[in-house]
Order: sequence, then structure tokens, then C-alpha cells
Amino acid sequence: MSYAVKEIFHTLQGEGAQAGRASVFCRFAGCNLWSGREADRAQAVCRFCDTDFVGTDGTGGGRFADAEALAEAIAACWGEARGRRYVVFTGGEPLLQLDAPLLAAVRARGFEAAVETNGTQEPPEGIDWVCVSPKAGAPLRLTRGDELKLVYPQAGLDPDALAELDFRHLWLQPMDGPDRIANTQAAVAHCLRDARWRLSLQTHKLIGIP
Ligand SMILES: C[S@@+](CC[C@H](N)C(=O)[O-])C[C@H]1O[C@@H](n2cnc3c(N)ncnc32)[C@H](O)[C@@H]1O
Ligand SMILES: Nc1nc2[nH]cc(C(=O)O)c2c(=O)[nH]1
Ligand code: SF4
Ligand SMILES: [Mg+2]
Repeated sequence: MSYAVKEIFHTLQGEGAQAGRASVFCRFAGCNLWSGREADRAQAVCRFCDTDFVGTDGTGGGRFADAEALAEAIAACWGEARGRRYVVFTGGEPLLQLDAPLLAAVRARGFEAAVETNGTQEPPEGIDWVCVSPKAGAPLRLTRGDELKLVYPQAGLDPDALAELDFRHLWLQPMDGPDRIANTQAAVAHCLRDARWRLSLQTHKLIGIP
């Protein structure tokens, strides 16, 4: 299968339990919950997205003919850095494209693989770290994983119900946008009310890295 990739970049994971970890981000093009066009945002299922995932024109992006070609680009992006190699597949919605051959190809190059997903799709076997971020109005099919990251607040998503699912870490991530400050205060207040949840800040935005 070929892959449409918006961008590939080397940075620190900014969010969740792996925050601060050097990572190659492979951002796939396309999502099932929004076209990515601003004109469609108000009608989309997911309306608060902070990401441009349209096309293949970003840094290191392109159309990759097969898993070997994409894994080579990911390995080249990591370069000669020391320590455990780590790739985060995101998007867009990565589970529309991530498949067993690509996981095998990055593993063969020494990578552990993580995914950031909206939870509407079943993942292939063999992902080392699964982060699910459910979206109000979208079917949640993936109800287990390593971390659940709830962008907060979202009308129609009940933290109490989500806390019962099978995840090792539960995060509230304040929704970025015009209400970021109020959303952050609300997330802090919820973490104080219910210590099952911890606060996930988008630390890469705070320090101005990708
Ligand atoms: C751009 S999404 C791509 C992966 C996948 N489609 C998903 O939604 O999980 C990456 C992460 O950013 C989060 N996110 C998107 N827009 C956000 C916003 N405005 N504020 C805070 N987090 C946001 C998502 O919930 C997800 O955890
Ligand atoms: N540094 C950094 N950390 C991230 N964690 C999840 C991200 C994403 O867009 O999926 C992201 C991102 O875009 N940049
Ligand atoms: S599901 Fe993820 S990529 Fe798709 S629009 Fe929502 S936040 Fe953006
Ligand atoms: Mg991001």
C-alpha cells in the first residue's frame, strides 16, 4: 500500500505520559472526522482541531510508494541520535493508513512505535504505545490502550464514563483555541475533584517547538 504523509519531523513528544521524549512524528494526511478545510469546520464531527493535515506538502511529507520507503524516511529523520528510537504516528487520523507492513518496517529499523488516534478505528497488532483521544459525536471503538487523552471540555463526553475504560493513564488536555485559559482552569478544577485524571499540557506549544 502507498501512504500519504503530510510531514515528518524530529521533536519532543509534547503531550501525555511520554512528554519530553525525543520522537519522530509521522503525520499522515487525512481524517475521517474533518476534511481539514476551514470552510467545513463548523459542520465537521471534530471542530476544534489544531492541526493542518491536508495534502503532502509539509516538511518531509510526500507520497510513499510502500512501507520500506516510508520507514527509510522516518529513520533518516531520526538520524544518528543515541538512545531508544521512537516514532509517533499521528495525523490526521493515522489508523486510516497505519498497517502491519509499516509497523514491521519501522521495527526492523529499531523503532518503538506509538499512535495518536481518535479511537474510531481498530489498530493493527504490535503498536507499542496507544494514545486514544475520543471525540464527541464519533463512535469510540478502541476502548483500551496505554493512555486516554480527553480534550476538555467536550459537551457530550463524560469523564466519569471514560474513566471506566481500560487505560493505564487518564489525561485531561485543555482545548486550545479562544477559550484556552478558561478550559485550562476547568481541567485543573476537574483534576482536583477527581484524582484519577491528570493534566496534560501541550508543552511543545509552551516552548515553541513543533
Ligand atoms: C491532531 S490530533 C491527530 C490524531 C488523532 N486524529 C486524534 O484526534 O487523536 C493529535 C492530538 O491533538 C489533540 N488536539 C487536537 N486539537 C486540539 C486542541 N484544539 N486542543 C488540544 N488538543 C487538541 C487531539 O485530541 C489528539 O490528542
Ligand atoms: N511536539 C508535539 N507533540 C505532539 N503530541 C501529539 C501531537 C500531535 O499532533 O499528534 C504533537 C505535535 O504535533 N507536536
Ligand atoms: S480527529 Fe484528530 S486529526 Fe481529526 S479533526 Fe479531530 S483532532 Fe484533528
Ligand atoms: Mg499536534
